[in-house]
Amino acid sequence: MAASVATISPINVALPHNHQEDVDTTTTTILSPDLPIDFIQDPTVKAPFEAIQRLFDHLRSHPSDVDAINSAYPKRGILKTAAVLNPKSDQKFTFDLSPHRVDCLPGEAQQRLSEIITFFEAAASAYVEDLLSACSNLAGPGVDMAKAHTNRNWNFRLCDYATENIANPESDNGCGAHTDYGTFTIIFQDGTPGLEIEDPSAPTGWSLVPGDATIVLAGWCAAILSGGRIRAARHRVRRVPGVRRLSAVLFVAPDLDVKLTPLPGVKPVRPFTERISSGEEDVAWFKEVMGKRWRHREGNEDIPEGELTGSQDDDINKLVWA
Ligand SMILES: O=C(O)CCC(=O)C(=O)O
Ligand SMILES: [Fe+2]
Repeated sequence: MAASVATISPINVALPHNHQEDVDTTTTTILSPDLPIDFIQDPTVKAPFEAIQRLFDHLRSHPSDVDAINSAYPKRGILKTAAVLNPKSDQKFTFDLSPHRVDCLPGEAQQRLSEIITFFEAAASAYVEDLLSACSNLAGPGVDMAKAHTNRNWNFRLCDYATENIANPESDNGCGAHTDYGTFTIIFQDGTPGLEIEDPSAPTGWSLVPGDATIVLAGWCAAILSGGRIRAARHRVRRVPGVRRLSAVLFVAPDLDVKLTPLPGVKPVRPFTERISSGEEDVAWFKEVMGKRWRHREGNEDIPEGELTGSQDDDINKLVWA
């Protein structure tokens, strides 16, 4: 089968709300206010949603298998189920893997997950290099994003916006508004809409992505490494009570020891705080700062009242932009 080519338009919002009926749902978009990019989508890379649904259903009824999988990564676990008890957190379950965590899993679990792991590896092989080179072009002449991405600092996430076994089944909060920490995120959806991208020109401020589109969103590290030339995309997922939605998400981030400052050759278009422009912090530090807030929103970590000053994005905006 021939790969379909989607031209990416140089817009801040992936899918304008008033043009949704015209949108080719095979289009994959990276958000940037600057240069357009062409992105070749590989039609053979399809998220195995039947296997993903079977996995979540199996884990729901086999707590001992959950324990076995979570004990392979005891630091934070792999299946996150805060939504069972917490009505205020995101009402979803997530299953978080990475190349490292896959290696830690017992053989039986690796076997059970093989179709899913194969899919993520195929998606990474098909897309990561090309998207990094698109990001390099967006960041300016002579800039090499690939040099900052040599260690497969990737995360493989499955989301189940389930209808059962959650504390607040009537909630529309699937995933609160946030911006991903890394360079870019590729989101594969099971056909069910719910993902929205911030769009100041839309009446609600949010633009709904068609449920069968595969989409690429830039994260904070892309914004910083590109000197603000790539705009990170704030997004959220709204649940429809009674409707289940599944997604598979590939997060690509720079190597943990990369300095969190514009890459060599980048001419920033926006001033950064001293902390960022001096290059004193690295990606590992940022992942820790972001991760704490992220886990709080998802209900997996408490933050003492006094430490909560604003939303996840407000805090990071203050940290990054002068
Ligand atoms: O489920 C989705 O479509 C998006 C999930 C997401 O944004 C995230 O986990 O960071
Ligand atoms: Fe996200």
